[in-house]
Amino acid sequence: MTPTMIRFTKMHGAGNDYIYVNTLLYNIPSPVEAAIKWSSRHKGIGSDGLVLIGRPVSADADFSMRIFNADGSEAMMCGNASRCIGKYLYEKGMTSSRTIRLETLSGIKTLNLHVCGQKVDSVTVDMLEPRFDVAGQFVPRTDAEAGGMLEAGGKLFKGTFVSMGNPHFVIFTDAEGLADVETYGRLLEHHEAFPARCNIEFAHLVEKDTLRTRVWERGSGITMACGTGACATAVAAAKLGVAGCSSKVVMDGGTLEIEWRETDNHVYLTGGAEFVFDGEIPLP
Ligand SMILES: N[C@H](CCC[C@H](N)C(=O)O)C(=O)O
Repeated sequence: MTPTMIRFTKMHGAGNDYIYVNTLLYNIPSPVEAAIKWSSRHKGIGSDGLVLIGRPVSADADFSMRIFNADGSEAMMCGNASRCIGKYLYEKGMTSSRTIRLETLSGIKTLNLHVCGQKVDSVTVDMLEPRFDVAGQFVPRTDAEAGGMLEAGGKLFKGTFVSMGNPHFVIFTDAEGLADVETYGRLLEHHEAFPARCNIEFAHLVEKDTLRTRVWERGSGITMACGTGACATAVAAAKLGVAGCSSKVVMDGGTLEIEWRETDNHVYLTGGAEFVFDGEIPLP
């Protein structure tokens, strides 16, 4: 039997690269299996995961997004992919609106496209409110852990838990300490205080309102950038007085701009999005 061929688009936001499939045209019966197989950088397309663009359930949304990490686990939200979806929908003619309401597992996020000519130059995503206590995401077992002190690999880490729909643990360190992401990221991802695992950021203040962050993503490992991770870093920095409510977050693959707006308590993420290539691949 001839395998069903799926047309996909490879895109990245600050180097956080995903495979995008328009499920208005293609049905993916097992997105978990597809994410694992297609994300492989040696036996597949190669990516940080799989993003499905679809029709929303809610009448208050225009499109929907589902995101699967490279290990097949599904995440509640993806900031970099949200911007890429905005560019995808506008430049592929699926919408002519510069404001898109995107349904996600963590609510409807509004995208504002910054268009130059016929191209989307950058996108601002209303990431909604940060949360510091989400049931099932951070469950400290001791007072120390409740205070953000977690032990991993024989080392103690002081961090701040921030949920942007998906869970993040932000550890402020110095420039040398960023490398701890390679040694301790996986251990902290699987720490018992995170029943649903966690995305881990190691960050430090470079200059006023400029933060350098490296991220270990739940289900994908070290990525070049993480949009929700950049938001979590900026919110934690503002909460701790390390930075103000608007900051730049410099990640391995690029810089994202974050504003934690006092008027509505929403976090706004601004950054670019790039096409890499279109292709087709058989369903697994
Ligand atoms: N890279 C994404 C986050 C993916 C989060 C995923 N790793 C998880 O929460 O399981 C971003 O740009 O926000």
